Amino acid sequence: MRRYGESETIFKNIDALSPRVDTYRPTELPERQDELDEIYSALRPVEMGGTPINLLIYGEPGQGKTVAVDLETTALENWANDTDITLTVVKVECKGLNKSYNALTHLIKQLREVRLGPGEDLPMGYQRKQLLEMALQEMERIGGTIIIIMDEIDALGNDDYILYELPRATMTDANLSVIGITNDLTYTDNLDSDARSSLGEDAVVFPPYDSTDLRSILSRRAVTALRDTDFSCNDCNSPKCPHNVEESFENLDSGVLGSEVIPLCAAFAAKETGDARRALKLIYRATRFADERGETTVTEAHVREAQEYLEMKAVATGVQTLPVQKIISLMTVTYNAVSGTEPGETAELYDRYKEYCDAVDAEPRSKRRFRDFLNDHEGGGYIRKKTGRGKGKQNAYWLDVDVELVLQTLSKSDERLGKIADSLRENS
Ligand SMILES: Nc1ncnc2c1ncn2[C@@H]1O[C@H](COP(=O)(O)OP(=O)(O)OP(=O)(O)O)[C@@H](O)[C@H]1O
Repeated sequence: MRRYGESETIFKNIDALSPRVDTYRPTELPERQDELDEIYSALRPVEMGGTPINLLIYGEPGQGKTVAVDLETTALENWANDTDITLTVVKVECKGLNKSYNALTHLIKQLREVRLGPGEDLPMGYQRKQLLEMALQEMERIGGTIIIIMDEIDALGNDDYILYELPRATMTDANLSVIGITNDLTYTDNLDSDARSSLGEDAVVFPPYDSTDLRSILSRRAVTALRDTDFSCNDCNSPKCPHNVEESFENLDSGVLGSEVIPLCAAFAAKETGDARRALKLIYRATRFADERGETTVTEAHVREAQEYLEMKAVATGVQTLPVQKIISLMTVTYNAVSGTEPGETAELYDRYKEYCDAVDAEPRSKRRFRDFLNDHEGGGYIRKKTGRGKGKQNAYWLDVDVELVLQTLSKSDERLGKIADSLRENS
């Protein structure tokens, strides 16, 4: 029988392999030195008593954008704490906020909490312009230099009011700079041109990690996380090695990780967009599988098992608990995956949605509501979206999980929906 505290473990600091930014924050990002230097250059005016430069940061998911901004702003805050500079950094997570209005209410709440401590409510019942004025007043009260980090700004869609107004706001007692982060590379193309030029005063692009980058990232994290794992010099075996050992996969020496584990995790993650989060999820799950079974080495088999497990878990747990309307909307995107016609545009998907609703006697919801369903699926990680911006351009969606897994799970849903899933399966 298992008991807490009695098992042997291969971990010395399990959190160092966690993909969550709030569980573990790396202290260095050598693969992002150029991008860190660019962020530093935009923040540097603070050192001289000036206003930091507004910054737009973009790159695919899992490229270290959030952690890079966090590292640089924290370094600046530490320096400001040791000097006479008043510096405040506030972060607004735009995901789920959808509109400038909501982003402003969250910003005001946070600014008030800087002055008054935690527990402030979101302001309610004001117009957008009033909210902007309230936010600026709060900043004047705080004073000094204020940096507002707005993560995932693409979640605001076409409503760029806050991105237009904030970067150009002038105040008497405060210097303001906005850092916008997005993983939609086309986002700025359709921003109002004034918003684009004031927010993107400087722009930093995070190109996708390649598999060598991912191998180094995983190697460094493994050295911190696992026992009997370190970088060692290939040129000499001296414990007092005079060489400056590069922290690369080639120099990794681990009694815990099979030699194929890191390359395989990196290869799975590099296949799409070189997503470091995905690579970390894989190695974290694979090492936990080995450790929980009392095994002392992690192998390729654990990684393959982790890959299947993560996909299955994401799909099965999520899809099984979806309400009928959302299952039907997911089926429309699944159809395109089965028929090899991805991505599907909103209008085409909506027509199919109405057909499916008809087939299962469900009342079709409005196109707008249908779009909300698709956006929720994107939030849940089942599908991906390319936002169509500009006149007449539609959003396009495609499945982001294994189609066979979706079909298997959908087959087990309600009988009539299951029949549709089965017929899709026959055609896959
Ligand atoms: N160079 C790196 N070294 C070590 N860990 C890294 C590196 N780059 C990213 N990570 C890790 O990968 C995960 C994802 O990073 P982060 O959240 O910063 O990516 P992002 O580009 O902001 O992604 P998204 O756009 O999806 O929010 C985090 O756990 C982070 O610590």
